[in-house]
Amino acid sequence: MTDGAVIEVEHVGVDLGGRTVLEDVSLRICRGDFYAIIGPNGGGKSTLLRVILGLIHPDTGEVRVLGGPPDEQRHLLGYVPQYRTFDFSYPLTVRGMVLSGRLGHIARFPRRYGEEDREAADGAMETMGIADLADRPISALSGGQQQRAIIARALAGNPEVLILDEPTVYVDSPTGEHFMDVLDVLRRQMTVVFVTHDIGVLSRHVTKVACLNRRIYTHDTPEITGDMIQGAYGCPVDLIAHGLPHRVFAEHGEEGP
Ligand SMILES: Nc1ncnc2c1ncn2[C@@H]1O[C@H](COP(=O)(O)OP(=O)(O)OP(=O)(O)O)[C@@H](O)[C@H]1O
Repeated sequence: MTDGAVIEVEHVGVDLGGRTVLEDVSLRICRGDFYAIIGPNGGGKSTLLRVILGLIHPDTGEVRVLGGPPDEQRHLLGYVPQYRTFDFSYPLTVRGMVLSGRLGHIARFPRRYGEEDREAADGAMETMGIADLADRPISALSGGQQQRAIIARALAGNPEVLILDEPTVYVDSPTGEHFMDVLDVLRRQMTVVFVTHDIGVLSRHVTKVACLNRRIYTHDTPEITGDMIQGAYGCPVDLIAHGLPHRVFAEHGEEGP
């Protein structure tokens, strides 16, 4: 493993249904990074996450997670899928949902939760500020609380890297901003990677940004430059800083500082 790298993606290509979804994608995520991958809908963001998780094997290129093959290292990754993939009408309490994040750590059958699992779930609910909701049905929570429960479920596995797919897509704007502050706290304890199609939710604390639309555009910096946007979106995009006035966004077509 290259020094400090937790995720290394090298020249990855993926074809799905006869279409090239990822082409020559290379990415290096280091320990402690708060890494945002942005890009338009259908640009391949979820596919790239699935490659990193070892759920899709690339047609070309190589991926290493903490120095090993992704499918052998998946237990070190906490994955927060898109909100829409969860069925919140399922009769489950918040504690039950968060505990299910421990299932990958229980090798014995039948799978039974032990003291360590319960402690990890309690700690994760505490971190996400939902400990007082532990016995409530997940269907009774607000959208923002449900989103926190999904993240607590991933945290219950004590991951080294937390990977989130569109974490703010179903929360309203103020909740979304607060939500990025929550991620900012988490990233002091672990590497955080998230994908979004919404440039407006980017936290000023993000350490690196990449733009993905089949190909990836990155300068390994937190700045989004005009050529990254041009490459990923293929058209001029309003780069005004969406409530982040101190972030320097280059003019379209110009390099960042
Ligand atoms: N299993 C599959 N078979 C065929 N095509 C697929 C498959 N999975 C994804 N695709 C296609 O690959 C492209 C990239 O999809 P992906 O979900 O990775 O994009 P995305 O950037 O995450 O988009 P969104 O923000 O809409 O979730 C899309 O055109 C999608 O239709």
